[in-house]
Amino acid sequence: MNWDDSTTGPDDAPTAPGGRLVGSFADGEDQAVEAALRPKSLDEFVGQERVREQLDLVLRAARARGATADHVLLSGAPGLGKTTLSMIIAAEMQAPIRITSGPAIQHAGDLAAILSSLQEGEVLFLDEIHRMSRPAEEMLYMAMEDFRVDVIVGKGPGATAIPLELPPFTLVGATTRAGLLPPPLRDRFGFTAHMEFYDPAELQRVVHRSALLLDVEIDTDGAAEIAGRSRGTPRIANRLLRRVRDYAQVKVDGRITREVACAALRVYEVDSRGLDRLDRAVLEALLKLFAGGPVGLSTLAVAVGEERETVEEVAEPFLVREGLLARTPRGRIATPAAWAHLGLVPPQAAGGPGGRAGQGGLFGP
Ligand SMILES: Nc1ncnc2c1ncn2[C@@H]1O[C@H](COP(=O)(O)OP(=O)(O)OP(=O)(O)O)[C@@H](O)[C@H]1O
Ligand SMILES: [Mg+2]
Repeated sequence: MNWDDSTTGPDDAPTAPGGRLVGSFADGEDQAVEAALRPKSLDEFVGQERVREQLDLVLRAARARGATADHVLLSGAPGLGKTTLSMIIAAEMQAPIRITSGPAIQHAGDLAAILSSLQEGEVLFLDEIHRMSRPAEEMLYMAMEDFRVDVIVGKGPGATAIPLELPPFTLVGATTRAGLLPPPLRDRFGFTAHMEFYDPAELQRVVHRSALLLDVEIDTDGAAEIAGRSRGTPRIANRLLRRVRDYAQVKVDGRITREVACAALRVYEVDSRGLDRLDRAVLEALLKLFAGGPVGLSTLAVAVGEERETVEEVAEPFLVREGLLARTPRGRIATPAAWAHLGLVPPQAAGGPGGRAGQGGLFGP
């Protein structure tokens, strides 16, 4: 492939930062299909063995006691299954679920209204719990611990607190930033599940499962290829599957094999490790223009024609996680794996900056 083309594509290319094919946040299309693809029970939920086993015990024990399950905190990166798991918790407890989110609760009164309308045993799912306002958070402490809230009536010196008993309920909180939760809130959860990125074998099962639900024919190698490019994230696996399905329907007979998956993902510029155009542009600049670094973030951002924040928050986290780039006090540096991935030879080895090594099969066969 022509390397220069890969860094100067049109801004509306499918991998532009706004609607990145390998972005982990849900876009509009994801939201529409995710409901259909969500596992409905713990048995159907792929991977996360430890979390599943622990949660199974918590829920079984509560059921055996005829009690409401303890509050559960789910933490983990976007797209790993927190919302899915909250719905499974409700289903396993045969309880209704109420869904809201931290940013939706502006005032303590909003939370009081929700809490006071809960039924006994109901699951209250509070997404992005780290983004709740302080007063609401304090009300939640009491509600979680004592199943009680103080509703403030009136203003100024005449204001009075009227205690309100709540039925027992299960709070399921979800956060992508567990570190941002105040310890008093974290401590009030009876069980905390930390969700890890999925390994390729697990993602392959996710792909097969989704293909079945979407009525797409796919073989083992095709599923493995998509899984390997999904950055450890089921949401991305499902999204890549849909794009590969489009390709398979238009270009071949609809059946997804490894060859079809590779050809499709080449079109979408998602390479064999799941890097997209932006990720590779950052790596390429680092290797070719700065001989692998160290180079400052601002300089690197100018070199790829992106904002500092885009490079730092959109591209770098995955590159760091993959061991391709390191952030050091002196600047960004590329690891040997980065040179290998782009099929380039480090200057010392090549006797000059960024020599080209043999064939780098970046997008697979
Ligand atoms: N363990 C799993 N097995 C099968 N599919 C999964 C699994 N985890 C997640 N998914 C699928 O991935 C998609 C995203 O999952 P979900 O919405 O639960 O993620 P999330 O952690 O809530 O993300 P966010 O932080 O953005 O809210 C869903 O379509 C779901 O079906
Ligand atoms: Mg969610």
